[in-house]
Parts: sequence; structure tokens; C-alpha cells
Amino acid sequence: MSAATSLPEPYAQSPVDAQPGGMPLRIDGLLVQGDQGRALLSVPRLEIAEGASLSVRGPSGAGKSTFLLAIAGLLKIDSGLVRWGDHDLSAMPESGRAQFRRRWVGFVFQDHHLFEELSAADNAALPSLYAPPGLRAGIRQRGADALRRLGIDPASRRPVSSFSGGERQRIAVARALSTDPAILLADEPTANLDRDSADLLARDLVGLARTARRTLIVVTHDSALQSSTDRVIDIRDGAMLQGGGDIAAPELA
Ligand SMILES: Nc1ncnc2c1ncn2[C@@H]1O[C@H](COP(=O)(O)OP(=O)(O)OP(=O)(O)O)[C@@H](O)[C@H]1O
Repeated sequence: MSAATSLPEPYAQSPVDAQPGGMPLRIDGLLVQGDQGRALLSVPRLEIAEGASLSVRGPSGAGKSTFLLAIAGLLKIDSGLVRWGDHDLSAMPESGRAQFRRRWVGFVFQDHHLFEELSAADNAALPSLYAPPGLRAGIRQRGADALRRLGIDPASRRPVSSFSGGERQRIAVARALSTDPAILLADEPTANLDRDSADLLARDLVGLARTARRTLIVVTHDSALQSSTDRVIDIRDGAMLQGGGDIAAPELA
């Protein structure tokens, strides 16, 4: 397995790019409840500027994935506001949230959610199935480019079931990047990588947020990734502890 290499070109330079930049996030009084009505997550207030990057940390079971799923529109929000730019997820039905996700969000799941029988390139290009015809070739191309830069051969026809854990993780990242998302959300994106590959991926993801003004939020135990993002917040027992409030994007040099 070759080490991950850097992602040198800002994604904004792609010819199919239709994204003006990232999107600011505003959360107010967010509450997510579990099946029995137990409070799984409470976030009183959080504002993140477009182009800012944020790490979320906390012990197992604290509610980190719940936070990510809630701001991706993958969970029903019981009360409060979750708004990306002008898009109020908390007021949308599931169909509207799904549309929003396909258009604006790249999501790296903790367990990758790959299609085992498909190749790396087909997995990376999956968002093209839902995209308007005019954007499909660009998504496929961008998925293949991201795979190559992450050290995976996009020409391989092997099913992803035969790939290692770290390779699968990078395929999941390439898929999230294939649509050039305004918002990139990733659950433990470096968990299965060796130190060098993890550092390169961290640098590239944070660099992408900065140069192309994408909004990046990662759940991570990786202290190197945490320290490369603009802010770190802690979630414990379903509550945001510190570091909330306003998170600004850094000025470009
Ligand atoms: N639909 C649900 N109904 C009830 N409880 C739930 C539901 N979904 C998640 N939980 C519980 O909510 C808590 C938070 O889960 P979550 O996956 O957000 O934790 P996490 O911080 O991401 O943990 P890890 O680091 O282990 O992945 C856990 O105790 C989990 O079992």
C-alpha cells in the first residue's frame, strides 16, 4: 500500500465546479432525542464561518457521530435550529434534507459505507448516480483524481472487499470529495491510516477548507488532526462542553 500523497490543486479550479465556496453553519438550541426520548445531543449555540475547520472530540458514546449526522441532515432534529447558509435543515422534511446532502455535503462515514462488489473508482463515483447528467463525468473524473492523489489506482477493477482498512478509508474520502462539496463532514477519517498517511490527509483536508473556503468538520481522536483545525470542541454525555460559540475562518495569507 503506497502512502497517501497530497491534494495539491484546489478543488475550486475544476471545470465542473459550481460551488462558490463553503457555507456557514448556525446551530441554536439543538436537541436530538433517542428512541426512548433520552436526550442524545444538546448544543446550545455554535456558529462556524465558511472556510473554517473544526474538530469534535469526546469519549466513546458521547454523541459525536450523532452531532455529525444531525448537521448532515441524516437525523431528525427534535428541536432547535440547524441552518447552513440559507438552508434550514431543521425545517425540512427528509426528502429536502436528502436533496441538500446530495447537492452540498460530502460525508465520510465511520464505517465507510462502501459497496463491496464495486471497484474503488465506481465507489468514488457513486454520487454521479444522483447528479444531473451534465455533472456526471466531472464527478467521475474528480473521484478518480482524488483516488490517485490518495495513493489508490483508479484503474484497478478489484472489488473494494479486497482492499485494506486504510485503503477503504481513503476510497471513502475520495467519494466524499468527488462532488467538490461546499461542506465536508468526516467521522474519524484518519482512524485506519498510518501516521504519515494520516498527517498528509489531515493537511490536505484542512488545506482544502482554507484554500477553497470549504467548511470542514471532523470527528476525530487524532490529536495531530485536531491541532491542524481552527478549533476543537468537546462533546461529553451528549452535551457540548467548551469551544462553542463563533468559529471564524482564518485569513488567507
Ligand atoms: N436512535 C438511537 N436511540 C437511542 N440511543 C441512541 C440512538 N442512536 C445512538 N444512540 C446512543 O447515543 C449515544 C451516542 O452515540 P454516538 O454514536 O453519537 O457516540 P460517539 O461519540 O460517536 O461514539 P464512538 O466514538 O464510540 O463512535 C450512544 O450511547 C448510542 O448508543
